[in-house]
Amino acid sequence: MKLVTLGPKGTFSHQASKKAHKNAEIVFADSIDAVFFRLGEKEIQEAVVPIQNNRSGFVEETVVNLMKYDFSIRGCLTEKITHFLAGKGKPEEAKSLLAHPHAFAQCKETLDALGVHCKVVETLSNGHSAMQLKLDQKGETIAIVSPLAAEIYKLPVLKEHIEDDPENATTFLIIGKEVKKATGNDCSAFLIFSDPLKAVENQIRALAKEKKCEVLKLENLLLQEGHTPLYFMEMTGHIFEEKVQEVIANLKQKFLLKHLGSYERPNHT
Ligand SMILES: O=C(O)C(=O)C[C@]1(C(=O)O)C=C[C@@H](O)C=C1
Repeated sequence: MKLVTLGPKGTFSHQASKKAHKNAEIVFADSIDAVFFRLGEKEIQEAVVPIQNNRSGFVEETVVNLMKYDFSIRGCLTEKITHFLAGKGKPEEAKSLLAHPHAFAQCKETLDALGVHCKVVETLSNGHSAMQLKLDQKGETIAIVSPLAAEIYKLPVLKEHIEDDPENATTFLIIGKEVKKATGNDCSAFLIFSDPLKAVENQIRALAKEKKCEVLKLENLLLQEGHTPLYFMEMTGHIFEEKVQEVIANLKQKFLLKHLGSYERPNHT
């Protein structure tokens, strides 16, 4: 089986992919957009993408692509995320910092305390940050990298565990082309297009409860300008179950929604 994820080698997505499918052949794409695009290829069966970090929030690129494509979420896994600061010399004397925007948001306070106030150069992934640091000849650049990337690219580590929150964790989605079979302990995910309003949330919860479904997650997403405001919802039950179909029918009378997949309920919910 062939799986596509965010590359190059050494990203957290790479790490999560190895956990998701021990024996899969992993291929790498340069961006999350490219991961979704490549999942359209016949010989690739699944993709692994980050969806949400407990500190830096939803990964917008993933949500926008879930909206755009008709793929199906087949599972999810949550990984503890720890970041390393790599490079040569003193962190406070560096001229630039290579960082993925989510990684930067997760380490901001620690970097501040370390005296790192230089220019931030945004990269497409932690793997890209590691690779670009490897090419730096002058030794004036530092980078936030994953422990796996530090090992693969043999980078000098200036400081380990620079994430602000020791409980830092990211949830990754396993995405495929067809709806997964029911296991008997499933949940279903949806995007519900609506303004973020308490009344809307109460309405969604009430419609689910009416059919004995439990809302596991209901979070509004503030995407960049130009996008309709929306909710990410996770609810107990599989799309093939009648009660779920009934909730969907009732929700559809009030909202525009998109079913994203039905999969085994994660342990933490
Ligand atoms: O850059 C990586 O290593 C990724 O897999 C991406 C990503 C993300 O987009 O959230 C994954 C986990 C961490 O939260 C930081 C970065």
